[in-house]
Amino acid sequence: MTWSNLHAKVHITLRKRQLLPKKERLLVAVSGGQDSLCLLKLLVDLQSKWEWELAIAHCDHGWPTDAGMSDHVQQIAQSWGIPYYLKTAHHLKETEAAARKWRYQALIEIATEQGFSLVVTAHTKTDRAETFLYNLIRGAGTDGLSSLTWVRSLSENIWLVRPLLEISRSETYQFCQQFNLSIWEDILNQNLKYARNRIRHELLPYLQTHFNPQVEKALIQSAEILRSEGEYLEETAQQWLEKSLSEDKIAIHRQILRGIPLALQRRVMRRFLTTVLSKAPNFEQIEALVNLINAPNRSSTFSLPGTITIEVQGEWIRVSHL
Ligand SMILES: Nc1ncnc2c1ncn2[C@@H]1O[C@H](COP(=O)(O)OP(=O)(O)OP(=O)(O)O)[C@@H](O)[C@H]1O
Repeated sequence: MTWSNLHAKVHITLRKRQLLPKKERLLVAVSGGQDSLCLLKLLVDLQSKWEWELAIAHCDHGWPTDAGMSDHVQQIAQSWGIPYYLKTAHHLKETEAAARKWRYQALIEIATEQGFSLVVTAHTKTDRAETFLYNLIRGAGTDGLSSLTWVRSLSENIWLVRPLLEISRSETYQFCQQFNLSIWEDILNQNLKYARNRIRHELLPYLQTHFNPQVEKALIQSAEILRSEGEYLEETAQQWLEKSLSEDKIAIHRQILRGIPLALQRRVMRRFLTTVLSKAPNFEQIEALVNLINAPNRSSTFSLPGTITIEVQGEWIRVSHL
């Protein structure tokens, strides 16, 4: 086997960050594009050192534009002797958001059915910069901007691991050329109807040319700073939430939160609302709750989806279900 710089780089990252433990069973998410083929080849080549058991998961959106893609990945799996698991969508809406949501669900299903606790994707450093811009435009806070971390949970006992976050897309392309990997050219990646593609093909090159040739590096640096600050704020917010929460966990004490900075008030309220709504609240809902911290007694009430009402009762902000 030829050992390249990328093999060494990824091997060191895996060792330093302990991302994929020895002898683990890994479900590799392979779309057939340059990034995931590069990831697959790297893991196959490093397998003897780490003694992993590898399998491939592929998600077929069932769109006409995807025709042939799953067969291509299956052929690679066959010729490399790797187990292959496929999920195919039926009547999936042709939008980025629908595809993304369905894909993660499909990956969780394959992992659950086949007993994998680690799913590995080929997100790169370039994806990280693109995600930063994408989320910035959509009004994300610190957490959204610092997303695409090395590991995140997909479900209670399934983890998503991204070992290529220090590798750029041009490096994965060169690697595929060097090892003659047959990349599936996804025509959807060229379609400028999708915001992600406009960021990749238009916005980032524009920023590189007109603002900062190192813009990718700069965005990743910001994401990294925000990630560590976000972690600190989240931990602190959790402590304030625990201090201010009633025993039955449906009310929060206003006085305790009055003296803390707005950044923390927002995070405490976001955490509180997440448990009440069983999903992430939006910015307006969080702000409405923050405003109740200083509202006069009994002056304020507001309703949330699912017949939930939140009102001020003396020093408490209380949730009630109608
Ligand atoms: N059709 C697919 N089948 C299996 N795995 C896929 C498929 N599409 C993407 N992946 C995996 O997900 C990784 C990220 O791909 P992509 O950036 O297109 O997905 P995304 O879901 O939009 O990512 P993000 O989580 O950043 O929004 C790929 O490198 C690959 O590992």
